[in-house]
Amino acid sequence: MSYLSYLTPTLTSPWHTYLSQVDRVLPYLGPLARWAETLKRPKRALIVDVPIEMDDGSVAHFEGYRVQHNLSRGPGKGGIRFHPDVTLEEVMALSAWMTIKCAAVNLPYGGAKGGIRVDPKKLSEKELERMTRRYTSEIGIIIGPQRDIPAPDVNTNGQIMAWMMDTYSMNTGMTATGVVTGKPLHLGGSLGRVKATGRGVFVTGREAATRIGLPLEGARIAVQGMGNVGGSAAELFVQAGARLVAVQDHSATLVNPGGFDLAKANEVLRRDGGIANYADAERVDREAFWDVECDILIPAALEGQITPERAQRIKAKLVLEGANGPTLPQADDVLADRNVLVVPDVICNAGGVTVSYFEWVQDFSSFFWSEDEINARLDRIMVDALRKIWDTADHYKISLRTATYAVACERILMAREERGLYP
Ligand SMILES: NC(=O)C1=CN([C@@H]2O[C@H](COP(=O)(O)OP(=O)(O)OC[C@H]3O[C@@H](n4cnc5c(N)ncnc54)[C@H](O)[C@@H]3O)[C@@H](O)[C@H]2O)C=CC1
Ligand SMILES: O=C(O)CCC(=O)C(=O)O
Repeated sequence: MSYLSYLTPTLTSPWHTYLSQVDRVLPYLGPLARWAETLKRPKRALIVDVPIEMDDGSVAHFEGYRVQHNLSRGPGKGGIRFHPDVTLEEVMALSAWMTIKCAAVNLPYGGAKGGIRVDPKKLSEKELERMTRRYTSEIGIIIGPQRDIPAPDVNTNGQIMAWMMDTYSMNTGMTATGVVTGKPLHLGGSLGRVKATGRGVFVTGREAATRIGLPLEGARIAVQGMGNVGGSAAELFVQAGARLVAVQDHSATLVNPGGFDLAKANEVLRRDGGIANYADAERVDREAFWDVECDILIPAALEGQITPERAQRIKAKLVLEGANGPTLPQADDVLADRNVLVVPDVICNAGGVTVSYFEWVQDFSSFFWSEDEINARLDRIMVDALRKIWDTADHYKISLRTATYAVACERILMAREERGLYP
């Protein structure tokens, strides 16, 4: 495996995980495999310095990134993450997974991602706004409604998107609602976007469960990360009759085989920003999360969580990757050997970007759809995409992950070939 000179990825790093996933699909790409190198390097990576005045008058510098991995099929698309562990290498992997994901659901986008290395919980609201605005100005040279469209990811939300949209609009002298998605409703946001990623996890999970004969009624689910993605997915599974038996977030790991009361859990999450003070569950050691008796496991937090060792202990029959890159390649093999079905991130969590696409289309047409219409379209796109991926997996006898890459990479590399090598 060849690495770019500016990176030194380890075997467990997200970029290494992504490269391994690409290598696994190459035998199924036929002559298109000759373009594979284009998938193994980002088209463009911008590192920006984000200096801001703190509330006490001092100046702090933060490191920000925007990476456009591939633009063969359309403008870049992908979220913005604010987290103390963000690195260029992580953002590269996240942007590459966006390329695969957008193509897997056939959206007319390439892949991009951005982030700032910061703990936003340590900033005041005003500091957060100043940082977001300065970052937007710095990456403003490569983003735009037809160039690259950011959206929320870990620790970013509608308010951050509103500041980004406003800053970009001020800098360009026009109201550019289409420059970001995941905006508040009265700024050109879309109904259904907040819960769309979790809804996509639910829809793909429902389809996969049906295929393996696992009834959702009474199914025990364990969720890591009760934020935008994990929280919405848990809600839909509970509505479908499943029982939430374990939750892990940054603050605690809680288990209740009888099932969590979701309304009470959400109240604690809203109040504290973490699950730790939810009373009606046993607090266990963080590592014990991977031993919990459950039928469906939903990692919906960060990358690299399912290691080969943890994969040996997982009790679930079905793993739904709400997070990006939660499973290491060797852990994929362990799960496959143990007959645990994994619905991979690049299709499982594609509901968010799909409704982002709806938002972008609605912004351009200035005509907004009903929530029922959005949810129905989302359901259809996810079901159709998963069906094609499943057929591909059956045809080649490969995992759903490699099958998703096969479907997506064919589309990406066909576009690459048709556009030609020279601009
Ligand atoms: N927001 C979106 O639309 C999409 C998000 N994703 C992915 O889903 C994952 C979660 O994103 P969001 O829900 O948006 O973020 P969020 O910021 O809303 O929630 C993150 C959750 O992860 C938990 N968490 C953080 N560190 C943890 C740790 N060390 N152990 C256990 N839990 C931890 C937090 O407590 C929180 O509950 C990320 O991998 C993200 O890239 C994927 C597709 C779209
Ligand atoms: O909604 C979007 O545009 C991107 C969401 C995202 O960052 C992701 O799917 O990982």
